Amino acid sequence: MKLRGLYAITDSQLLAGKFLPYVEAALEGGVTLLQYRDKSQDESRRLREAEALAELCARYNTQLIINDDAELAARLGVGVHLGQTDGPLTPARALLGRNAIIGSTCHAQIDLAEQAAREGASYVAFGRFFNSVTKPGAPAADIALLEQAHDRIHLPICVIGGITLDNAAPLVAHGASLLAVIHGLFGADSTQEVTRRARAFNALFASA
Ligand SMILES: Cc1ncc(COP(=O)(O)OP(=O)(O)O)c(N)n1
Ligand SMILES: Cc1nc(C(=O)O)sc1CCOP(=O)(O)O
Ligand SMILES: [Mg+2]
Repeated sequence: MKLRGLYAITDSQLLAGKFLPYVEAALEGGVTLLQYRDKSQDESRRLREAEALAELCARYNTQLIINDDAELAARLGVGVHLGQTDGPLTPARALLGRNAIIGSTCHAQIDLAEQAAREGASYVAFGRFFNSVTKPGAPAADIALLEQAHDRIHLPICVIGGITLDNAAPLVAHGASLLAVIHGLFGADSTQEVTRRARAFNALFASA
């Protein structure tokens, strides 16, 4: 499967009261990867929501990724995204199998991406590229990093952090394969606008 296009990430606060309609609206516009990101400790809600997303993704032929939680990903037979403090990649790969999509947060550090590649990551994520409403304190990355990454990392490159339709094009032009977006997609005031934004993010790849 080609990992290229829009990587939509859910946010439990932003999507409160409109979780499934907004996610479905994004899928309608085209989503390559959908990440379930819920930072709460409410295990039963997390399982319920992740199961609902797995069903929705199956209908739209979209790959589901669970943030932080390799055990939940294994339970659903889907992929996982792991940050630097979310546990090692090698056991996650052993747990999920060779075909699972496993992503790794690499901040602005190429050496972390090289290590992730050696340990079996499917893609590496760099960020944050712009000011992020969702995660303002994430370490900053800049576009020059993408050129180095392109030369040294032979995996799809995901970019994240404050990405919107107004600032995404240069990231794609500099080699980003996946645009990971929360607020720039789901911070819309209607489902129609979410679908329009998803389509517009995808169009950036068609013209690159
Ligand atoms: C695609 C993608 N990239 C980066 C992150 C951030 O992961 P992490 O550093 O573990 O932070 P949290 O998202 O867990 O707060 C991500 N989730 N997805
Ligand atoms: C979850 C996350 N990780 C980041 C990183 O840089 O690793 S930035 C970020 C937030 C992404 O949300 P938004 O698109 O609303 O800025
Ligand atoms: Mg994490």
